[in-house]
Amino acid sequence: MILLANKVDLVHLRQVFEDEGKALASQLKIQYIETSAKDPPFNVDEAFNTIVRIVRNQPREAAPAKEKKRRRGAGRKLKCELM
Ligand SMILES: Nc1nc2c(ncn2[C@@H]2O[C@H](COP(=O)(O)OP(=O)(O)OP(=O)(O)O)[C@@H](O)[C@H]2O)c(=O)[nH]1
Repeated sequence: MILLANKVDLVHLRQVFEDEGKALASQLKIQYIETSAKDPPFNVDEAFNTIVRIVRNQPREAAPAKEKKRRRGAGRKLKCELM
């Protein structure tokens, strides 16, 4: 998870200061990124790269025990059918 503040080019409409965003992100132990999707974009690539990095660093979910059992069972069944 990241905290992403978009539309930072709209400076006059800003309602949350950068320090407030950073403080919340720090409290949540997540990264904070400010972006603007308006041309020229600001930090958009960096935001996507960060998200991809976070997803790729997620530990793989262990297969549920039931699923493992079924797969092992399926293998044995196949062996029996061949005989
Ligand atoms: N100035 C500016 N406009 C943006 C930015 N990102 C999106 N917009 C504009 O905001 C409008 C809504 O954008 P959407 O991508 O549809 O976002 P949404 O979540 O559906 O709507 P919002 O509640 O406005 O964010 C569009 O007109 C976009 O062009 C930005 O970083 N800066």
